[in-house]
Amino acid sequence: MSFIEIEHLMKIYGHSKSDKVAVLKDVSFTMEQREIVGLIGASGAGKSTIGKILAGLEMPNKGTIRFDGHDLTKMSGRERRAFSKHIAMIFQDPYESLSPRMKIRELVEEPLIIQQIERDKQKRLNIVREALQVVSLDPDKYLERYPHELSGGERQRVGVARAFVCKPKLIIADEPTSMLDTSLRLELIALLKSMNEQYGISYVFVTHDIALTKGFCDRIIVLHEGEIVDEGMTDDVINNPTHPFTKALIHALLTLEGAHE
Ligand SMILES: Nc1ncnc2c1ncn2[C@@H]1O[C@H](COP(=O)(O)OP(=O)(O)OP(=O)(O)O)[C@@H](O)[C@H]1O
Repeated sequence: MSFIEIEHLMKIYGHSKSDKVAVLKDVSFTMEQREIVGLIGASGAGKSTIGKILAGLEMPNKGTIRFDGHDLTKMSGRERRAFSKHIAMIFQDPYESLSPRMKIRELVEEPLIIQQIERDKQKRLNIVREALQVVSLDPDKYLERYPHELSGGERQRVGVARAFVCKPKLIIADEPTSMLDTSLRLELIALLKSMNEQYGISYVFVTHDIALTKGFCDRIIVLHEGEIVDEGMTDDVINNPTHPFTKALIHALLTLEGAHE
């Protein structure tokens, strides 16, 4: 049994017959513990939808997701919410994903309160401090600040601390680096990698940035119009793409990256 087993996932958006679209058609893949899997594909291929379903933000129309032996699709809403402490999400935009009215202390504490992980206030604060230390933000300096008093890179680290604070087994990182410049991107990837090595956290890494998958993702899954068209070890997929769609996608993404340099 694999750590995560996704079988025949289907997601349809829209209500009436005319606007119904199957954005995931029949997606199946597995992941092992500690594994980092990159999801690549053109815009609209369904990458974020897979992430949202795994994080419990969307429900699939069909299919099963077994996570550490538990079938997420058979859980009641209450069970699923309680289980969500094991799966966290890091969002694309460090400016939009943090409430401007909350201090960093409150932002990192919030998931602990929602998940009822620690009732004792002082112990909760200690967990918050530890999470900030893990993301290399000095708690004494940052706890009482507001998001607007932080740089983009620091805000994204707060987003990572929020994801980490409940000690999840899996983090869905949906284009977490796309708003950062190159050196900050590399720093963020190094941070995520160190959390993987130290705490065994697995990642589903949704990205358009092929260069970042090298040295970070163990494996890559290529999505096209809601279906997996290719998958393999990162270097094999990137250096020797065999599937015609993967070839075209990698060529297009590398050209795009080149244009942004
Ligand atoms: N809530 C929604 N209601 C209706 N359609 C949606 C909704 N969310 C996503 N879609 C559609 O589903 C398709 C897949 O979207 P998704 O965000 O998963 O793609 P993606 O591969 O992550 O794209 P991108 O790289 O642009 O972020 C798109 O065509 C999108 O317009």
